[in-house]
Amino acid sequence: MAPTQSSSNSSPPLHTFYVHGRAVPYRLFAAVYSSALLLLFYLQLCKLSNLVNNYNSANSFPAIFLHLSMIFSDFVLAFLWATSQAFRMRPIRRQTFPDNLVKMLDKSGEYPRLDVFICTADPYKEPPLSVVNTALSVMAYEYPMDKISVYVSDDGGSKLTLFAFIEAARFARHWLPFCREKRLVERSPEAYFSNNHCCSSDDEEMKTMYEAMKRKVETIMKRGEVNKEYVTDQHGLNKWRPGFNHQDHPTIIEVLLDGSEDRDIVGHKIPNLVYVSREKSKTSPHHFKAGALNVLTRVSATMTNAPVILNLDCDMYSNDPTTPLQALCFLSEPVKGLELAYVQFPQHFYGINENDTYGNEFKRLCRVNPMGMDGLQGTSYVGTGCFFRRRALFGSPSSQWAAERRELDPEFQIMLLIGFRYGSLVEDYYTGYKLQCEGWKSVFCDPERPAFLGDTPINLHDVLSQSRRWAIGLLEVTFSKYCPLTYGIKSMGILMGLAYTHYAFWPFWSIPITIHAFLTPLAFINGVSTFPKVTDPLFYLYVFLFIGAYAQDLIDFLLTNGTTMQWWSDQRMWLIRGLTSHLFGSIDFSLQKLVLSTLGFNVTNKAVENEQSKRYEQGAFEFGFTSPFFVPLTMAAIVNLMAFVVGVLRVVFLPAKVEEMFVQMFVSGFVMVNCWPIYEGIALRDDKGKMTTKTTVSSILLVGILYYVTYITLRS
Ligand SMILES: O=c1ccn([C@@H]2O[C@H](COP(=O)(O)OP(=O)(O)O[C@H]3O[C@H](CO)[C@@H](O)[C@H](O)[C@H]3O)[C@@H](O)[C@H]2O)c(=O)[nH]1
Ligand SMILES: [Mn+2]
Repeated sequence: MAPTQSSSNSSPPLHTFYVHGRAVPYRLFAAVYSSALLLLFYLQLCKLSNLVNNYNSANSFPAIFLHLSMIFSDFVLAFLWATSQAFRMRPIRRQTFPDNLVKMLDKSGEYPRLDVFICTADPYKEPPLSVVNTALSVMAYEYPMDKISVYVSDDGGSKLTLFAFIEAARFARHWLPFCREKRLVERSPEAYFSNNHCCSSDDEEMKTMYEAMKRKVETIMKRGEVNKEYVTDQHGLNKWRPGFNHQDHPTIIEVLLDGSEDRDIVGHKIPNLVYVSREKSKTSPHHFKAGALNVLTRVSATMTNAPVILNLDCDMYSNDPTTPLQALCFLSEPVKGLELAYVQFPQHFYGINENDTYGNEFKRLCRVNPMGMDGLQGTSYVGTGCFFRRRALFGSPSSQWAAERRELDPEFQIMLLIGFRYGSLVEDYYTGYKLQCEGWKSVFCDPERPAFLGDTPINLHDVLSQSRRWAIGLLEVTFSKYCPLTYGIKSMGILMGLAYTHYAFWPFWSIPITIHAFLTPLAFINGVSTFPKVTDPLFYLYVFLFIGAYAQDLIDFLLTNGTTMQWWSDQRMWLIRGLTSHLFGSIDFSLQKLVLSTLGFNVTNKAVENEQSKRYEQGAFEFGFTSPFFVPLTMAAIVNLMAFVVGVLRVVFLPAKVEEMFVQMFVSGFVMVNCWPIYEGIALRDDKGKMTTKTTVSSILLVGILYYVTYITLRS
């Protein structure tokens, strides 16, 4: 399709977009698939009424219950499929023209100020050296130095982090001119030096300097304490008095580089660098990352008050120095851009193994779906790599009052519930959602070269804990008065509402997945088959629905530079999450509601053990310690193996008809192929990452109990 120019006036365009060619076939397919779903429910209901009308000992209550479970599971799948269609109706792709922007800005001389917020929360899970690298990479942006300010929020309240930043401030005076003179593309020193750019003597010299800083920081990390001689009155290291801990301490704000006075080693201007550790007290909630971001919003308003804010997780370093210009192609658009709240760049991760064992790339979440939302009212906010218009944090696009005055008043922010929204552990999703409900638009900017690269957990337990936290956060929104299914559709229209609904109901995947991993195979073992026979018309419908959904998912994946093996891992992780994170997250959420407690934000671990990362490189699953997540996985592997074996035995030894067994044996076989790493982990591996005996034994016992329960209920 021909690109659509979005700037209508005569000045050269700053950006364009085109609608993906796949939109039309996707819409047609959606129509066919919906008809098939309607037919499915019609046939299912006929079957149900048949069962009820012929209620007798063979068609007793358990059979009806099983059939109802099947219908319910199909309903959840159909619902999630229907909501996901919002992403497929109008996917678009954008392009920016930063050169045109530079010409425009050079003429006017008005580069807007940029405040960068970087959040960190725990020096041991988030090594300060990596936070420092993130900060250095953005301080070195290809942008007027005096317009950039970097604010670091330390929720860990750690002297070690402040110390690392004091060192970073010193190093920045050398690093920034070095990047500029050499026109580097990689401006995180760690990334630059680990990619072996070492040939010239300048490189050598800079590397030595970087290594020295690194050693110094790592030494104090190992000691867990800053050496006495470093604790001078300068830079606030002496503010850590006895009794100071990360849950209870006064505010610390340290200006480590002051752009109005400080200069780099060649006398050039340098960005502001500010360390902030907000006040904490055990008695008042601090609202995790959203709280931290709101503190930075207020602190920066009093210091620099830039109209554009970039926020970054501590591990998301810049991989392209021209990123602010790309974002400004949208944000500085003279006429149309005003209701634009944010420009979201996708999350890209480094260090993912060849087949992406744990589906860490989140291709659907990070790349495919955002293109779809971008073609509607704009993509959701994902917490990092996002350029905000500051104004958007202070009310709807149509509200008139001057944000600059009143934003200084913290009470005012709380009163209007504005800024980064509280009340969900996925503050990013919730904030973007609320902004879009107010009428704000957003843009998804996905340049060829990833703008940011971040860290991702490479240990199965960490991966699942992270999505369990997301599941809880999403349910907090689903079961609030702002549920996207009602409030969202009302505020944004059907398609945007459905897109947000799809995420809100993400944990609901666990329902069909759990039913098919446990209930149907256990019923089958006990002689009750819930799936249609091969001769039943329902069978052909299931085949179409299954292949249709899987094939379209695969196509989306391949069209976004994925490989078939990566897609396979991704669908496996979808099953695994269904049985673990979503299930546990839903239980946690329900308990939280019942006992009125609140759940914490368990920060994702970014420090990795060597041996573990070797196993990850080789693509082996990490089961090596006792985690409750591994129990349902192992149980599903055992139950489906049992069902499959029982099916084979029946076909061989009993006059059982294959056509009656086929679907269940296929489903169990499919689960087993997905469970291969689990069988390996139980029986075939000998390294530290294998399944623990405790997990295996408790899973076997629990399967025994489950079998006994279903035996009693189904055979009676
Ligand atoms: O009390 C807290 C907890 C976390 N963080 C910071 O929040 C960021 C994200 O935390 P992380 O543990 O890395 O969570 P992830 O699940 O990996 O992060 C994803 O999910 C989060 C919640 O949806 C989003 O905020 C993130 O941007 C998104 O990358 C990190 O920089 C943390 O330092 C804080 O500042 N204060
Ligand atoms: Mn993270």
